[in-house]
Amino acid sequence: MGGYEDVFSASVSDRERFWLDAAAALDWHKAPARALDDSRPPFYRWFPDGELNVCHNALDRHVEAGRGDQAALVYDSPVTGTKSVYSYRRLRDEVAAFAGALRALGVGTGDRVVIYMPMVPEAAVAMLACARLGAVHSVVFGGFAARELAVRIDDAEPVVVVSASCGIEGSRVIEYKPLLDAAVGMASHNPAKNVILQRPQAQAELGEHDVDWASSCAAASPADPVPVKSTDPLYVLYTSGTTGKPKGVVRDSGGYATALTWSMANVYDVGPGQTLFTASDVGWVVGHSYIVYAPLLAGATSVLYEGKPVGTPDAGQFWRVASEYGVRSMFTAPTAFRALKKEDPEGAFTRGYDLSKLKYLFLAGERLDPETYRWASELLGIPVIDHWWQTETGWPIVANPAGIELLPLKPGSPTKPLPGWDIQVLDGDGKPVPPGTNGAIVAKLPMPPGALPTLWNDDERFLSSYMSAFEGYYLTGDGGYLDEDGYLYVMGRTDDVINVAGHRLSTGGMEEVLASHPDVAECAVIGVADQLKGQVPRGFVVLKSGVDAAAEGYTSRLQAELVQLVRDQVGAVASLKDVAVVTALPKTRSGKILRKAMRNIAEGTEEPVPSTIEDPAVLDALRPALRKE
Ligand SMILES: CCC(=O)SCCNC(=O)CCNC(=O)[C@H](O)C(C)(C)COP(=O)(O)OP(=O)(O)OC[C@H]1O[C@@H](n2cnc3c(N)ncnc32)[C@H](O)[C@@H]1OP(=O)(O)O
Repeated sequence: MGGYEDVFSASVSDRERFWLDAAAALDWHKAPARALDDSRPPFYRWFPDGELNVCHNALDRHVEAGRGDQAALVYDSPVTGTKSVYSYRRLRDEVAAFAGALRALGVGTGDRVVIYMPMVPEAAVAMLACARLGAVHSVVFGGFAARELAVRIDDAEPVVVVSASCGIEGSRVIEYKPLLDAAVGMASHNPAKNVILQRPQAQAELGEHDVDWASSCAAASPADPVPVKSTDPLYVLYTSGTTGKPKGVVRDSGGYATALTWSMANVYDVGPGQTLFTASDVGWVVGHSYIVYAPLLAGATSVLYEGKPVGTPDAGQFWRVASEYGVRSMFTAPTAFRALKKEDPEGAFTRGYDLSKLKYLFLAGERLDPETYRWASELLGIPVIDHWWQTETGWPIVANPAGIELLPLKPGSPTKPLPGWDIQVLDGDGKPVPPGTNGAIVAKLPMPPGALPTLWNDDERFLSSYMSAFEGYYLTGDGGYLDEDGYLYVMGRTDDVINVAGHRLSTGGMEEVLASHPDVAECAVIGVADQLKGQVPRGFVVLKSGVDAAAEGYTSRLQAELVQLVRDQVGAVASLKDVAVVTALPKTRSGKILRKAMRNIAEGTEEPVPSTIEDPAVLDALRPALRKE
């Protein structure tokens, strides 16, 4: 194999061959003869005649190859004081047992299972058990509130929901069962059963629709892997769009397994028997891909960490984990490193830990600011690799391909497009812009294996959200530029999606919640730069006429109610802490709220106000509130 340029050229000159070769790393029940079905653009399908089982490839294949005793998953939980190693054999057996339990509850191929779990190994077991049966899992991040879970239950229509009695957030025990019960109460769809993992920190009371995880596994006969079509869905993962209704990103089976396996060797440089530590959450795509599926498909060891970078109990936990398990590559979000930098600016907590096996730090999920990049590089003395991808793509789009060759690093850039990705920057008319010029970042179709084939039950929204802005291109929703050397710089979203501590959130969704308050006439939520979380939301509300805003204590009471409403309905991760009561919102003559102009003022980067503004005086009046003067 040559360097990056050679590998990239091979992926362009003979795409079929390139991806069929990559697919050959997997066990296929029926090997694919074709790579790409492009007969119905933009609905592309990978390995259309192939059949496989992803769980078999992640577990049984390695046991059969003689690596049953090797560590597959290491669970490390400083918040519960628990550590546990799952060998490939143990993990396969536990997955087979839980798959049997799901089957006994009526889950079959193609059925959906919603998984609402904290960071425990059983979350990965549940995902892999679904894959074993050919069922489609939909993991919902534990930090989302009941209403968000209900929306996802209604869209995915699961046969079963798998949950736990509680999660642990620092020193707080968060009971999940009341949230699940509330969500099921709100949803129109009724799952037949809930399987509940009882954790010692809080026991859940089980009702007539609830089944205990341990007893259902004990009673089940193990299930074997069921071959499915490569194009069959492995999972649906909801992600925030510009409205309150999340988008159900569909992930196929064979294309995803192929892309992940390729990325482990060529991007993350982790092979069989080596260890990847991804500090994220199974509720996000980073967790799906690089805590669960990719390391296991590669026969590597994955660390599943239940804790935070700081405070559980200290800023040394990442280094402890890296040294204890001989981690080769570590992957987390920049916000985690900003938290470390704030807590331990001198990196004193690294002392005493043997980090000699740690070769790379990978960061993604939000923009990596050059300051954090420099701090991490100097602290660790290893390549710090910023890379860029999305829930929709499933694996990196732009990265420094450490497993092929390390390209020169440029702070602020995630480096170059990976094989399979034709990344371009277009102006509003769909024309490529010159190097150094900002525009919409798009991927020329077809995208490589692993990228979303559509949205769950919503081909129309797939087309309107991603495929209609520029025909023949996938609209990433991110803006930025390419430099003269072909390095990409991602500057931020071009829509109303914000990124708070690596959590992708919809300002539209928060606006819907604020607008539901009886005193609110209209509102806007904008994302504003934040030193720790990257961005935080700020809300601005206009009251209905007749509301006595001058009444004593009214404003602070309303603000507290609105903050709590978003916390209750979206979740604590929304981190909306700041709501201002204002007299009017700036709008265009056609009535569109000028959120970008508001954000510019709040961030102190004054730019010309659009000439379409209806009344510039409204924006002027808002300035003190935006600048918090
Ligand atoms: C490339 C494709 C992608 O982008 S996939 C997405 C990748 N993103 C990530 O991996 C997320 C990275 N971020 C993190 O892991 C966390 O933000 C880190 C850095 C660990 C900091 O955590 P924390 O201190 O809790 O701050 P936060 O902003 O995440 O949380 C805000 C409030 O929400 C809460 N929360 C968080 N997670 C949960 C959960 N699972 N269950 C219940 N609550 C949760 C936090 O406790 C916090 O609450 P509070 O406001 O302090 O009361």
